[in-house]
Amino acid sequence: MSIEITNVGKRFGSFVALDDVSVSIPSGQLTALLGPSGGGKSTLLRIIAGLEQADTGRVEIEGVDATNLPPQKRNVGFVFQHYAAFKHLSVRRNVAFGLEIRRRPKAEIRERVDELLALVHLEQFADRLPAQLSGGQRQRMALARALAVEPTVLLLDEPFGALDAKVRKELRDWLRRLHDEVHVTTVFVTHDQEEALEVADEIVVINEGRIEQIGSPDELYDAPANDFVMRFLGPVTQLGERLVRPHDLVLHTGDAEPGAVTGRITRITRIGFEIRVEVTTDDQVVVVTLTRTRFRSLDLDEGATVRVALAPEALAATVEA
Ligand SMILES: Nc1ncnc2c1ncn2[C@@H]1O[C@H](COP(=O)(O)OP(=O)(O)OP(=O)(O)O)[C@@H](O)[C@H]1O
Repeated sequence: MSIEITNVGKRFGSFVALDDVSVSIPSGQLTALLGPSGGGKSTLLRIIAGLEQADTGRVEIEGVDATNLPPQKRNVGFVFQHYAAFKHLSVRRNVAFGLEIRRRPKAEIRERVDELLALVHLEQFADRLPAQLSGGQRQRMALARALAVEPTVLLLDEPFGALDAKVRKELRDWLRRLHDEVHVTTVFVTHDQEEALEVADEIVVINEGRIEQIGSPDELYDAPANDFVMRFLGPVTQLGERLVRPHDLVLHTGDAEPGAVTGRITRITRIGFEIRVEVTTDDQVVVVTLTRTRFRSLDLDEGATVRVALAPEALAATVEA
């Protein structure tokens, strides 16, 4: 394990930001800290970085007790949402900064910086000033700068949070590919479940200062530990006493099998490639999503009586409502 967090607690006044948090972050992986705003993700990341001191508990990085080490002794690199570059220095000098203050030989610095600029695809921007870069390019520069000193751990706090949706998506793919090349242990904070599901090897779901679940994207999605995780990771609807995913429900007009409920279609909405069907039963409104092809083959209109059942393979992906 690369980072061991054991029984970490943190209060701000009487407010409990982290409540007895323990988590092991594996080496060489991309781990997402995912959760709603105010849940404690950034506080945990800052405690790993040494920018914030835990009130209780222990932080170990690569086998070394880092609990009381200052940030510069932890060998971590970080990137924040609003990255503070040196405005008067070129992209090249910004990336070189950490190496220059470590007084590394000039030739070595040049070689390393060229390598890093290639890695983040900014070779042709080496001599520009940060203000002459786009937001996405600036965040890539920030990553190159953080990687320059070969950190044991790379910490990213909503690194793409301030960018528009399209650039965000591009950078997310790029981060995944970059990580596959460099394999540095990376922890990144996000409140965007899609980002975490797409990019991370492992996700730590944090809410109200506590860990709700730790697992791979598939584990979290296919077997959520509780209704919080289930709701946070994607759309849900209620069928009888269980919370289920709308796309895990099956609609048909045949005989009612055990476990199926009967209702009337009260609304049909097309959302992109999906059809969203609301079925009103005696005591619930159940939402079912299905593909357009499947929907057409059923030939249904509002008012029709249908059965709704859970696809048998989706049982683990439900929780008690
Ligand atoms: N220095 C501080 N002083 C007082 N309260 C703080 C401080 N830092 C954080 N908090 C509080 O601790 C809680 C957790 O904050 P934190 O930034 O860790 O949450 P988060 O999950 O990262 O959310 P966000 O995505 O909004 O940053 C919040 O309620 C926040 O207001």
